[in-house]
Amino acid sequence: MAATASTKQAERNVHIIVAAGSGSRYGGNLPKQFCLLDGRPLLMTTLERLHRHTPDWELTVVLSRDMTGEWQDMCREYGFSLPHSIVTGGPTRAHSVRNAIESLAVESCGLISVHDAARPVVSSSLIRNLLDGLNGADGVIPACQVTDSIRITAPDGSSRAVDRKLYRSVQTPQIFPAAKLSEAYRQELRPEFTDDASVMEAAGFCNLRLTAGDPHNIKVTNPGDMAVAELYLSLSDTL
Ligand SMILES: Nc1ccn([C@@H]2O[C@H](COP(=O)(O)OP(=O)(O)OP(=O)(O)O)[C@@H](O)[C@H]2O)c(=O)n1
Ligand SMILES: C[C@](O)(CO)[C@H](O)COP(=O)(O)O
Repeated sequence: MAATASTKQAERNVHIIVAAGSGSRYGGNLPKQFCLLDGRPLLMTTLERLHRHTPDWELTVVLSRDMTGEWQDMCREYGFSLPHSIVTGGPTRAHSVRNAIESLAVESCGLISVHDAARPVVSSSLIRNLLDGLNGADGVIPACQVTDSIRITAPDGSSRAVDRKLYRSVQTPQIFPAAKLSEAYRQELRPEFTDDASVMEAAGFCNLRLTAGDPHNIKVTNPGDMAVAELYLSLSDTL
């Protein structure tokens, strides 16, 4: 039967969690998203927190081919049973996101959020503020004011101060209408696409809203960041 207004299925919303990186800055034998955070692989905390904040959203996890079997073993070992789909990643973060989008039946999706596995301290207030902020825009992204002084550098080694009030540091999750994100990811991917908002902009989807980011929503990147994430998680019920 053809779908009519009354029989049309509700749109799905999907979190894409990119977890196919190698964690070269973090170091060690195991990519950081599988290292222990509060006694369990970090990725489990990221997935559980997204699910707790948006229980009706689907979870699509992007993993490197090498780590897929190990992740499934970890899920069994830790009794991790939260339903999620697995997609194989690509050579860069953007390729990993594209693989995930291509695995979805995008025409049945309303919103897609893209989140770094390496940001386990994602909070419900951040997600709520993002969803409230979208409001018909091409996307909504969390952004923090910069607290260090900022300098622009040149290849000859010189540098000059810039006005830090003009700059924001950008986090994930970033949330977009599924059809627009899918269209944006059909373009040729370039090295300067460090996040999904940059891919959208390059495709002409420039009506991107900024919502206040959360300084606790750190990306575990360097050794020592795991301990900071544990501390922030221990405070997170009061954040
Ligand atoms: N080819 C890639 C590269 C990165 N990521 C994911 O994108 C997120 C942000 O990337 P980053 O923190 O830079 O992770 P890595 O690329 O693993 O770290 P590094 O740059 O230090 O190697 C991470 O959750 C990472 O797993 C991915 O899914 N596929
Ligand atoms: C997507 C991101 O976390 C936004 O700040 C960031 O661009 C990822 O950069 P990375 O070099 O892949 O860690």
